[in-house]
Amino acid sequence: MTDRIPVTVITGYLGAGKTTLLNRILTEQHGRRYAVIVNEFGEIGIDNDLVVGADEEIFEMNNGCICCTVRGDLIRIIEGLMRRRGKFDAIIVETTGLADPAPVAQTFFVDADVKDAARLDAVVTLADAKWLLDRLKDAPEAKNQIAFADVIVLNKTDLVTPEELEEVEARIRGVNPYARLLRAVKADVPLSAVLDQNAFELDRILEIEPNFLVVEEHDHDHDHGHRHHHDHDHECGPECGHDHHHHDHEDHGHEEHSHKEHSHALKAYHDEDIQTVAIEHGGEVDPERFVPWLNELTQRDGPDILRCKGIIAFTNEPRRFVFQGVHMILDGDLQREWRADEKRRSKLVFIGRKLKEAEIREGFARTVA
Ligand SMILES: Nc1nc2c(ncn2[C@@H]2O[C@H](COP(=O)(O)OP(=O)(O)OP(=O)(O)O)[C@@H](O)[C@H]2O)c(=O)[nH]1
Repeated sequence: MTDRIPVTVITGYLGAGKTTLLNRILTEQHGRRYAVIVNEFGEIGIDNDLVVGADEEIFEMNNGCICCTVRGDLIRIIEGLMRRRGKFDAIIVETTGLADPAPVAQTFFVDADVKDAARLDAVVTLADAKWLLDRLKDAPEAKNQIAFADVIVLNKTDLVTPEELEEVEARIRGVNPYARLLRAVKADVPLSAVLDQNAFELDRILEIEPNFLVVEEHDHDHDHGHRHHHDHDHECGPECGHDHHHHDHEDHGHEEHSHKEHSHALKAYHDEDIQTVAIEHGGEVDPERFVPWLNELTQRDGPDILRCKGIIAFTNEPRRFVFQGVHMILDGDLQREWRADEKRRSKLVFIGRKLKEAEIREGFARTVA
C-alpha cells in the first residue's frame, strides 16, 4: 500500500495564493518529480515561460515536474498519468477556488485502478489572512475548505496586524483544531511541511489540545464567538496526561508556534456550523466490529462528514491501523508497527456539519474489545 503515489490536493478560496504555492513547487529544485494537475478555471498563473510544450494537456517543467491542465475529465487525466508511472513520485492537484474540494479528493478513491495506484496524502488549504474572516461568514465553500484541510497555509500575513492574525488563527481553529497551521507570505512555506505529509500528519492527530477551545466566558457577538484568556498550563496538574510539548520545531521554519509562545491571551471560538468529534481510547479495538461500524457510519452520514481520520490499536495486531476519509469515501490500511516506547492508543477525529456526537461516541464504544 505504501508504494501508492501520494496525492496532494491544494485548495483555498479565490485569490488565497494557490497558484503562488504551486509556482513555488514547480520552480523549486526539490529533487522530487511531481505531476501537477491544474484546472483551467480562474487565473492560472503558471508562467508560460516555464512550460515546455504548453499546448499539450500534459507537459513537463524544467525541474522535472509533469504538469497537466484539467480540460476534460479528471479521471481521464489521471489514467493518462498512470500510463506514465515511474516518471513522477507524487501528484498535486490544484482545485478551483470556488469548488468543494471533496469531489476532487474523492476521484482518487472511486476509480478502482486509480485507487490502487494513488493515495490521498493531504489536503492543503490556502487561506487569505486578510479576507478569510469575511469569507467564513459569507462563503460556505471557504469554510469547507478549512474544515477539510490537513495543512492550512495562512497566507498574506503581510497584509494584517498581529492582532488580526491572532483573530483569524483563532477562527480557523474554531473550524478545524487539528490541521497543521502555517503562517506565510507569498506562500513561503517549507515544501516539506506541505508535501509528503502522510505519516506526519496522521501521527499528529489530537496533538493540538482540543482543550484550548474550552469555553470560560461568553461574549455575545453575533456569531457567538467564545473567547477566554487562557493560560495553557493552568488546568492541568501533575497527573495530567496531556503532552504539553507539541511544538514540532524540526525543520519547519513556519511551524505554528505554541499557544504559549505567541499568545498569552488566546482566543477560542467554536464554529457554529462545523463540529469536531475527537475520540481517544487507551484499550484495544475489535477490528471485526470497528471496520463495519466505520463503514456504516460514513455511508450513512458521509454527506455531513467532511473529513475523518484515525489511528487504531486493533487487538492482537502489532501494526497500527490508519484510516482517513472524505465524506463517504474511506481509505485505511495497516501501517507500521507500534513502537515499544509508544502507547497503543486509538485516536479518531471527525470534522463535519450536524455531526451526531453522542451516536458516534456510542458507536465507537461498542467496537472496543
Ligand atoms: N500581499 C500579498 N500578496 C500575495 C501573497 N501571496 C499571493 N499574493 C498575491 O495575491 C494574488 C492572488 O494569488 P494567487 O496565487 O493567484 O491566488 P489563487 O488562490 O491561485 O487565486 P485563484 O486562482 O483566483 O483562485 C496574486 O496577485 C499574488 O501575487 C502574499 O502573501 N501577500
